[in-house]
Amino acid sequence: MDLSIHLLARKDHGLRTNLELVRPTCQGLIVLCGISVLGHVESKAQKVEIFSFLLSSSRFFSFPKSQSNSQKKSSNKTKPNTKKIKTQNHTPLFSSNPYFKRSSTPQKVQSTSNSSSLLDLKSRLSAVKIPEPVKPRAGRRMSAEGKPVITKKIVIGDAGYVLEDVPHLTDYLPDLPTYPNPLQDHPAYSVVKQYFVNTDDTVAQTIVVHKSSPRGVHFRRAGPRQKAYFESDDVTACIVTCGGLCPGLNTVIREIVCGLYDMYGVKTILGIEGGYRGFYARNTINLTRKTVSDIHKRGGTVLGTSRGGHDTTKIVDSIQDRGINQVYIIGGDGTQKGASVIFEEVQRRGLKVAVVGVPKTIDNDIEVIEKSFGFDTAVEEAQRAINAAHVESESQENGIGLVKLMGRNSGFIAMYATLASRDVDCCLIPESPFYLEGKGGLLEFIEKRLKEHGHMVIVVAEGAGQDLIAQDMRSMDVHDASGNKLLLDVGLWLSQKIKEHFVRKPKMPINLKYIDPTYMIRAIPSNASDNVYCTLLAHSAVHGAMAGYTGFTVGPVNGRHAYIPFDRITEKQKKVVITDRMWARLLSSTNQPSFMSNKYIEDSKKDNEAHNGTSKAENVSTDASLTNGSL
Ligand SMILES: Nc1ncnc2c1ncn2[C@@H]1O[C@H](COP(=O)(O)OP(=O)(O)OP(=O)(O)O)[C@@H](O)[C@H]1O
Ligand SMILES: O=P(O)(O)OC[C@H]1O[C@](O)(CO)[C@@H](O)[C@@H]1O
Ligand SMILES: [Mg+2]
Repeated sequence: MDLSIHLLARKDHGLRTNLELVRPTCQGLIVLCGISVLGHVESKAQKVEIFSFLLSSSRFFSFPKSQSNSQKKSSNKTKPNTKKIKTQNHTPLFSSNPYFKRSSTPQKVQSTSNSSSLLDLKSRLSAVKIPEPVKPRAGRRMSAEGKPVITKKIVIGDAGYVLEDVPHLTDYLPDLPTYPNPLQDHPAYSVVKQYFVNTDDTVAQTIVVHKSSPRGVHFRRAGPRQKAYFESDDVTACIVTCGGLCPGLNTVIREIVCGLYDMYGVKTILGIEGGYRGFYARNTINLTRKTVSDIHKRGGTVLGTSRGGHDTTKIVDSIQDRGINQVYIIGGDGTQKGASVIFEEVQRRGLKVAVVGVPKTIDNDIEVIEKSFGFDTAVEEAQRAINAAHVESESQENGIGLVKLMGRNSGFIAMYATLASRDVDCCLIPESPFYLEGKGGLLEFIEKRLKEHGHMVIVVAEGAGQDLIAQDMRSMDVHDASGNKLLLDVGLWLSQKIKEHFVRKPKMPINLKYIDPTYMIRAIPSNASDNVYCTLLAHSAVHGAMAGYTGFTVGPVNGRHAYIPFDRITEKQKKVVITDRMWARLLSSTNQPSFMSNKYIEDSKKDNEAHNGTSKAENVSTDASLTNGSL
């Protein structure tokens, strides 16, 4: 037979597979280009067609699984590029098959000219299970202007596999040209084996499973792709920081700038000053490698930040007017909600603009991601305050050191700082209600602990006990410019209550020192481990935008960076699960009572099970996050 077979696949977004029988080659030979693309073929019928074609042939040759052939063909919209295209080592469908060995040069692997080896091959191929095609369920609706608006992209696969995918520019701009990723020629990166992420790689949200567990929810793996949807010279990127401060903000800014510049040669990067309102109320500043070179050594954000001021129309007008086509938005849950509506508006207007969220919260209260930047730094810095409280309390009879830490709705900083320190006698967080008076109350516990040890340290998260304070003080419900409820100072209130209690016990005078290091902790630069984390986060964000993904937040899921749809990040806040093991560890380390009734604990367990979709009998934690204590 006088044929060559050429398989083309484009899997990134909407698979397009062509089976072409193209030019004649040597008599009796089949030149199989990029055998790994078989793994990209979704249609069972096409797979069977390809297999039959191979089996009916007499000889096999393995060619390098070079992108060059498939990319050149599949991307006929790709601008001509004279540069060498780097090979991507896709994991071949038949990686264990000796007939399809990897090789850097065209290489004859094995002749199957006799019938026994042909049969052998046949049996090998028939043993390969062809996966059932995945069924995409992209929620697509039309905008008022008749433009497609992607709502949710969910792909259901075998064995309960679910991919919660993120939007791509081609979802609403299908004819975009592509460009080879400049990283393939980068002296540092081009040597990395399998540097590009396989477009099909996904990251599992749940890693603790048992044999009958469904495979569960997955997110698209972050990282560089072979094809870029932006040409470096055409990129005008902008960066904005919103919400409260957090250690590491400057590191993320720096690494987005350096990542864009160093990896992709992007030179036009604008800083939006003062949060969302800076888009329409301020001039932009130019960010260069030089201007950001040592900002990671400083706390805060060089761009400034703010709460409130999110005006979607004005923001997107500004994006459009300034010719911005990549928007990097760094902020917490409120900021990500704002980024989501900016993305929707960008999409409604049909703009080629990638909208990328970078999650920031010192409180570590963002869902799905295992940890947010600045959290490690905050826990580390909190040790200084706890140490001071311990030294003060130890040096006086009935000394009490009270430390308030941040944590508006989630007590992660307080929990981790307490666990790290081991000097803390009691930790109070918003998720675990407590009461002061009477049997089993906080005041009774303080009295007991002072009698036993002569001193004690209490750590309280700022959001703890807010209901109690509100009842006590009949305070007004006041909100900040973003609509967040302004908290009452639990530290001052608790100090007052403890003092009042012991005034009624003249035989037991106390010495209470209240330390509020909250803003001192928030304003410091990030520590070494957060710096590395911020770098990876920024680079993942840049790779995602350059690859044309949009409308996503980037973050680590089970140790791998992933692109997560905005709605998964914003639908609810991450909380300490008080029925989880980490909180049990804390209770055992401080030896404090839980201050909760059994009924409350049972109700919390039920809520948690209903939320996670697991039953006690299954004993499987669906919470992937280490910070929630699933270890
Ligand atoms: N639902 C929303 N829709 C659009 N914009 C929002 C929304 N919620 C908040 N924002 C905007 O996001 C920005 C930051 O929000 P917010 O002040 O709540 O901080 P955050 O991002 O949650 O960070 P943190 O709470 O960790 O300090 C503000 O400019 C606010 O106007
Ligand atoms: O006083 P600000 O700047 O509004 O921020 C306070 C809040 O910000 C946070 O640090 C979250 O960013 C919370 O812990 C805290 O309640
Ligand atoms: Mg917030």
